[in-house]
Amino acid sequence: MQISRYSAPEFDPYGDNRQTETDDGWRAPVASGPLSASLSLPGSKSLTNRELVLAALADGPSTLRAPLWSRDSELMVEGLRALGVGFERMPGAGGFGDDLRVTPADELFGSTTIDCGLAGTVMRFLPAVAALALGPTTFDGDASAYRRPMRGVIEGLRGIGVDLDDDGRWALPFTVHGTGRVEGGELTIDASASSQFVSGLLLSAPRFERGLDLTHSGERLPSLPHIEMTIDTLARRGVEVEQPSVGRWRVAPGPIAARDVDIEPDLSNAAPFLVAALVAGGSVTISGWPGETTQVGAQLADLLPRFGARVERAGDRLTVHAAEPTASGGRGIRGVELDLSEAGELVPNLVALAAFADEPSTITGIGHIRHHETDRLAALAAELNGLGGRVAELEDGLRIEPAPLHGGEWRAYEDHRMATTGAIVGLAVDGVVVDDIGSTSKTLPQFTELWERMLG
Ligand SMILES: O=C(O)C1=C[C@@H](OP(=O)(O)O)[C@@H](O)[C@H](O)C1
Ligand SMILES: C=C(OP(=O)(O)O)C(=O)O
Repeated sequence: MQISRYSAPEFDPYGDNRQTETDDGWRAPVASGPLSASLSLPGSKSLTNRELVLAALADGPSTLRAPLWSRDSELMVEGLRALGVGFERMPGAGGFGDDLRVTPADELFGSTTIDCGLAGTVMRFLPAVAALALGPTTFDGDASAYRRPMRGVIEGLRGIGVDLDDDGRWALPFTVHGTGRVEGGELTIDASASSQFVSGLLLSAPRFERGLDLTHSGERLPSLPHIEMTIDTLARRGVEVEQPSVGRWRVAPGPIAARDVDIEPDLSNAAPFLVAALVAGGSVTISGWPGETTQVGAQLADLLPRFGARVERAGDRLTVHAAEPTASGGRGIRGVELDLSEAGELVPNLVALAAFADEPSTITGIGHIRHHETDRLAALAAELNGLGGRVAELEDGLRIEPAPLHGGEWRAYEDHRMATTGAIVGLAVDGVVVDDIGSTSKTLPQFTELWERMLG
């Protein structure tokens, strides 16, 4: 089988963001009036990285059309390529870069090191693939990735017969000693820290000798829509995943079908733009919004009206209009009581919105986002309070009270969603300087360019 070496000479991990960032940070532009913007967005991180893994394990070549090109998807491609998978860029019809042809390896080979960066999907999805490879694969990543929970992956793989060396750390870096085969079978893990523990095992499970009968044992299971997405992407490739009860999944051993697939735009990355309509006034339209999707970002269409927005659908266009202004000319953003356990990745941007509400908000069910790219509860409270906000950390959430904000430094903590949250605050508060807007390259290298286009 011809394996074409993946190369990305034109890939710039900082995208357009680098052009606008100076050593002093990125001064977030203030909106000079109501918005009237229409934008399309690059591909979904969660769909791209699932389809990359499934295409790599499939029974023939697959093409991903309009995939995401960003640091997280680049790391996934590089990790799979290190195991022997072939990648070829093909001219794409979409506006955000090439399509990608993926050719599975005849045999996967370890004896390599995979850089996970700060990508949860890479560090949680690829160890099971490496277990199917012959030879040792070491997983490493950014220094801050060492803090991200990995126990469900490490304990899970050991539980189905994989030899894994983590020096007792339950964290990166660690080495998977792949033998080219995984026994599979019955397994119980605690996935309360991350749904990605479940998704990572399910994605490779059809290639295990006995498939997988996986039970989640913990108190809560965050980000359920992401597990549904995993099941859906498997089903579209001919793999059936049974759910005999809540928190249990059964995957039969068998082939994963090769398939060409269109990647939907990233609806979670639509959040900062849609939220902007409420903060700056006016409206923002995102085109290419799928009619049906497993992406959790689709919940924005129901969540934003809770804050007072009016949401309109016309074909594949979703428009968010600002709330009705108050009699005194305020933004009219309402306070909310929300459990966002399903939609943790939307929290930072929605907290910025809550900071501009006329009433207090409480967002709960999100203790697990302390283990995302950074401790997002602590980071959101620290950055908003640093600008005069009144945000209190709860054990599993945040309480946000109205307070006038002033300009100042906004730290991103290497977290793309903290960076976009700073940009939202800066729309309405002069002098907000995001220290590391380049962190948006994790999933949206074009962020600053799109943000400026939105502002007109
Ligand atoms: O599987 C996925 O693609 C994701 C699952 C979620 O992770 P957690 O369950 O760790 O929150 C989500 O927050 C993350 O952005 C992407
Ligand atoms: C939590 C996130 O990322 P990751 O896939 O690295 O977990 C996120 O994108 O909000």
